[in-house]
Amino acid sequence: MESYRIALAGNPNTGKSTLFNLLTGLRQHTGNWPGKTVIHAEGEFNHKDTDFTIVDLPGTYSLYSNSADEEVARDYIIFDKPDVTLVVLDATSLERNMNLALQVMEMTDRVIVALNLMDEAKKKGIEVNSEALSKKLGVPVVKISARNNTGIKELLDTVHEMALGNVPTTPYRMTYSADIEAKIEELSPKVRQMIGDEFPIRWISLRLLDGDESILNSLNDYFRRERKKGGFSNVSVNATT
Ligand SMILES: Nc1nc2c(ncn2[C@@H]2O[C@H](COP(=O)(O)OP(=O)(O)OP(=O)(O)O)[C@@H](O)[C@H]2O)c(=O)[nH]1
Ligand SMILES: [Mg+2]
Repeated sequence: MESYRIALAGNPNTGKSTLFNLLTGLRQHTGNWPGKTVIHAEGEFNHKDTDFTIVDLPGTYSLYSNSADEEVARDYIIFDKPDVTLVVLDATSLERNMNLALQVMEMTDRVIVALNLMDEAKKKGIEVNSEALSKKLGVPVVKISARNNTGIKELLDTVHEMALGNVPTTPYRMTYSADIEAKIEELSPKVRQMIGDEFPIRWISLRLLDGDESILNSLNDYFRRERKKGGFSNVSVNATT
């Protein structure tokens, strides 16, 4: 059987690679993402007799198109559609970290939030009500310390259940100002008509409204690849670059 695919996303320095190393040990390989000078790290692990492939995405503060790192992380979530995206947050600076979590939740509903560095948070007297946070965000939230190997079993149990499709989520979706919402509503059907329903239409519409041309390029690359494979007939999106 093919293994389930997990992506690790998060701000820089939140412990993604520490978690990645803990889970995969020596079962990992690194290289570059195709066409980019961004490190690609992928590894394997097994939990409950189930195989998982996990990708350690570059740490980013957002998933717009400010850097090759952001493009890589964004494109993996949108086009490779991992079974679960694990957003690793630094529990000692949740407010700053939340921005990325909210962005990922606009792109996919298969999200689990891992609150990492809980040991450090405890030392600093920071308490986090993960149940309340989970309710608010509409996705599972699990407290961990990757460095101390705590909370990892519960995290993997949750990953496993979500990969099997047993964890329904209702990711918190940002509401924008009335005029932006009206524009999204106007644009979304057109975007859907062009690229189909398998992508996060609302999120892509927002990016287009923001003038993000890099997402157009990535869509074109995707459809070009699919055409070569014989999957699509003739979809193309016009990028001006
Ligand atoms: N106290 C504590 N430190 C941790 C924990 N997890 C990771 N760290 C430390 O945090 C630092 C950053 O960890 P990394 O795993 O490199 O973080 P990263 O998210 O991969 O960073 P980028 O690759 O830059 O995005 C390292 O010094 C880790 O040892 C934890 O649970 N508790
Ligand atoms: Mg790292």
